[in-house]
Amino acid sequence: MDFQVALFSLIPVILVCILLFKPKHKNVPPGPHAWPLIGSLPVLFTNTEVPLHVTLTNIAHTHGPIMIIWLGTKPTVVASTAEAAMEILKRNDQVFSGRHIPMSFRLKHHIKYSLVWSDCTDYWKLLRRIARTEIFSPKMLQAQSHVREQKVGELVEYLRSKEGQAVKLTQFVFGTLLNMLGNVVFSRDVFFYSDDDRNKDGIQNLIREMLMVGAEPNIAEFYPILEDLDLQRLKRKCDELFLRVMKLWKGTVNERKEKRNEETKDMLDVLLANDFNDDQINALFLETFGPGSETSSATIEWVMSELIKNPKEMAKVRKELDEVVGTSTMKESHLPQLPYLQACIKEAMRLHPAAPFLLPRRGIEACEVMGYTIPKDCKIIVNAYAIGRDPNSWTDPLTFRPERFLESDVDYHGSHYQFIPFGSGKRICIGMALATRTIPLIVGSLVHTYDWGLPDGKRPEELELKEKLSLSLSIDPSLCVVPKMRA
Ligand code: HEM
Repeated sequence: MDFQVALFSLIPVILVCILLFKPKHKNVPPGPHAWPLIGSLPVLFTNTEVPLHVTLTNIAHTHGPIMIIWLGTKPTVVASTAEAAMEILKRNDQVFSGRHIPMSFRLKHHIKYSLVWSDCTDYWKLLRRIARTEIFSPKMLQAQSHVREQKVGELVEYLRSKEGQAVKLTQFVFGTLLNMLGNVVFSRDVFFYSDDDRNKDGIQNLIREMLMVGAEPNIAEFYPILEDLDLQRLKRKCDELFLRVMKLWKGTVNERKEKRNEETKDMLDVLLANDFNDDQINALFLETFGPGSETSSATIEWVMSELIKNPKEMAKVRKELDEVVGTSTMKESHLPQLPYLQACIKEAMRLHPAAPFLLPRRGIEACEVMGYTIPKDCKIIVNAYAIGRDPNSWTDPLTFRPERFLESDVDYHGSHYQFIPFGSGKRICIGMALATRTIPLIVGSLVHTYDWGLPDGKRPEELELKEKLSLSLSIDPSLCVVPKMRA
């Protein structure tokens, strides 16, 4: 049953309840009119042409930096300025350290061992510590850099066979990222560069499908009483996909249990050394492949699109690469010498954050924010998209101007609240150090090796950058480009 049919079938119930229900919280932030039981759903979903992140940004212009929106019977608080983000992520980080778990992802065997969706329990602290000190430690990242460089080399090489043809870049970039993650996780590739159907039942398709199912609006989000009915079968679909994806690495995990590596080489070694069981290992693998691939792939697509649309900036990146990398192959060790490339990536993340609402938090108790009461268990969204385009924080906010990041020390590490693509505070992205190595390595290698044209002789200024919000913020339709080896 799709979302509209599910909503339609509930109309009689909604009408009966409409006269009986009124939101009962006092001194909550302002927000759009909330009808009994349906809340502000009509305001958000009447115009399906406008994506949700844009609608919320527009509504905030009327209701202010912190507003409450009733989605059916559930309140959601939205923070839309740098100051409001700081209130949530810094001053009240502890109170808002809970996560709102999307209904479709509430899978019993996954949630119990989840890092992404759990509250800040002792188990979550253990996972964060292992991730910080072992899996994504500077030493481990450094030791694996040659593998990532090799994976980018394979992408660049494969694109040679596509010279002069129109390619959907993200398909291959997503595969490259999965191979990088596959090597972080269990020292194995999981994607094949080929035009046949070898990837059909592979991780790429299963993860993408799972993320798409998770991103579909679920009626039970608005009426939690319906959770167990799973009217749209979204939870069941996610569960099936999870079981299928786990089978893909079961053999590798079993083999490694039988014959351990002498030295710690990857995440699987670390987890086995810490006596993790199969359910714990499965949950963490999924949470590396899922958030790690989609967000980085969307970001690379945005950077490439902005550079193709802005040839002057593309020329500057290329000049910098020519001076630093010259005729050799780009390496991660070149990154500190490539400030303009890094500034372009930040600028694309400012305008098009892959996670425009970060990952929704949850208030674990009631709290005062900017003079208003935020009820306990309220879902909290920080609108990083609105914040990145706020004229009070940015001059000429809608223009792609990477120089702004060379002229200031604003960075994405979570202490400059006008720019928080990786979030901030206790729950800041755990994969940031990996993402900030892989993204510039891939973009730099693509720009250094190829000229990028558009199909059918389209000119750069004709490239339309239309946004689509599913689980991440992506381009619709996805970027189609024609690579040509640089002379
Ligand atoms: C451009 C790339 C990426 C972006 C934009 C991104 C963004 C985010 C954001 C906004 C959050 C929530 C932060 C908060 O609540 O304050 C997050 C959390 C997380 N990210 Fe990323 N991420 C990226 C790459 C990665 C990678 C490469 C990995 C792993 C390999 C990863 C794993 C995670 C995990 C496990 C969490 C949950 C942390 C927790 O809840 O304690 N991410 N990410």
